[in-house]
Amino acid sequence: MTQNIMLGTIFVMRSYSWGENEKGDKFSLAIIIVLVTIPSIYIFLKASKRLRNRKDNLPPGPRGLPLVGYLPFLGSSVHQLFMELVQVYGPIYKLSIGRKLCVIISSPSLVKEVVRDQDITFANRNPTVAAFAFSYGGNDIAFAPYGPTWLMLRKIFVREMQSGVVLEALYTLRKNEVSKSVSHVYGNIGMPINMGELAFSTVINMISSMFWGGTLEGEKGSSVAAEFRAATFKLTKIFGTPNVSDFFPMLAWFDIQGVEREMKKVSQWIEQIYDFVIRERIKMQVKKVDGSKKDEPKDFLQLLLEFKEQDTGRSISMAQIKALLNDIVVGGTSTTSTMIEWTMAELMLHPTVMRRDQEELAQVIGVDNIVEELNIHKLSYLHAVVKETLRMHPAAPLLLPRCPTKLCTIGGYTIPKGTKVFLNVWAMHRDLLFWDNPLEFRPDRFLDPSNKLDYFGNNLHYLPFGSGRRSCAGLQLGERMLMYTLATLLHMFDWKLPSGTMADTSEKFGIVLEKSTPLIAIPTPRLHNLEVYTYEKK
Ligand code: HEM
Repeated sequence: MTQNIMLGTIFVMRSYSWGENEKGDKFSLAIIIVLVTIPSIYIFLKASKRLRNRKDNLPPGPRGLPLVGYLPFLGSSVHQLFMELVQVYGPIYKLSIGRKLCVIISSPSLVKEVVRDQDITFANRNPTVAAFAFSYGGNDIAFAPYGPTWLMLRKIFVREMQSGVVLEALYTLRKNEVSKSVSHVYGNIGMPINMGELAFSTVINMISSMFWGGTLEGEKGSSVAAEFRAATFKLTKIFGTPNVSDFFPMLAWFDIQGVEREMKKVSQWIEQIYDFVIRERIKMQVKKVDGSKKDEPKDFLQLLLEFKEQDTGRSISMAQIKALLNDIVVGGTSTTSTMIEWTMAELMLHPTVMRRDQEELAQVIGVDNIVEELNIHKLSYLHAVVKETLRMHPAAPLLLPRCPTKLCTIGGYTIPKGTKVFLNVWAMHRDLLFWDNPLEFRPDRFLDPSNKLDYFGNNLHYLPFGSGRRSCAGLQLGERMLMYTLATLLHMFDWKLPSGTMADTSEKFGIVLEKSTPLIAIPTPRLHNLEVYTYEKK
């Protein structure tokens, strides 16, 4: 390298002297200087970077192109590519995406170093531009930096909003929304139904109903719910759009794709809905003081507003309330609804598994009863089916990236501060070391009593909800909504594919791993008592 620079310098000096002798040739001299100096500087920087890498002992990894790194080679199935690279570089490797250094970890023992041994160092995120905008600048749980404020918000979210008592109290609201979906399906008997759309609207309706309960009723309630559904659909789409500003932070200011602008616009739209509902809620509370409204369970909005007024060191701001509501919308809607669609797709492909599920439902629930959430825990086969679906199609195949707050070491390699660290759950869920025939859909593997795999992230080769301090904060609610909706759809209807079509399981990579083609299925009623198909407000 030094040799290169010296040669370059001599060449430049010689060219300069020619320039002195040949009058008026300053222009070509400048060109020669540029031609020699730029490659020399480039070679020097490259070589010193390689030297630094060797000294810093960064993990191995594929070389990318100057400036853009590995970005042009990512393709559309990033999770599959990341698994293929494990075969070449091993369970920990690095690559640059644009200007971002990323490290991909694909073995439970290395994951342990991240989520257990150095959990606090890795308990930070590196929010994307869109995430920063919708979370009111990281005022939420998913993107707030690790610290006392994040801890307080997470405790409120997990312990106060998703305690067994609160979720029980809000069950009627979830039940009403699932019954409305059943009624809708019943109204379309024999017709093709887009299962992803059905799942999305059921879940977002459950969520908005738990947000503000009976604050808005009748026509006003339905029109605000429809607007909220449209706005959250847009929010989740923008959130999942790959954004050049995230890979080239120096370009963020230009917002080339307009993602930040769009996200701010839709966040304002949602904020207006929140403000409207909060005003209605305050009016309602005034009425309640007059004794004119009966007592209702506290919905999420009420619980959060009470924390706002608290004087106990747990007081939260209005921005934090709205950011938490956004977390539920973004974190809870497409994850849960996509998992409903994936499970139904696997069941359509495996009719014997679907039959066994329905037999279990008939036995546990009864052929003329509707599913109640409190009976869900008795459905051990359906639990196994959902666990297997989450193994094969984890909603977040690389979890949400972590970001170390200081230079640290994983597997003996140096991980610089600020690196984006991906935990490659998709690859671990297919690792032959831990799973027999990992590419086969076999729910029975989760029935084996010796196989105590749960959702809490204790078994580091099975992490559909993540692990450690930053594991899914909505697990309690997510699991309830997923199981209850699925159990109801399977118990109340038989499903078949439109003739001439086949269910497939090709995946579309994104912030949530979706099906690449929508699942379309045709329902017929299963229960004898047809009255249970008509929605009645509970
Ligand atoms: C089947 C449904 C769901 C799945 C599969 C799922 C999965 C995940 C995963 C994999 C993570 C990242 C964990 C990590 O980095 O270790 C996560 C984070 C998160 N999830 Fe979920 N989730 C689901 C439902 C929900 C629901 C219903 C909510 C809200 C009520 C929610 C709220 C969150 C939040 C706030 C975080 C960020 C936690 C933090 O950074 O501290 N999720 N989820």
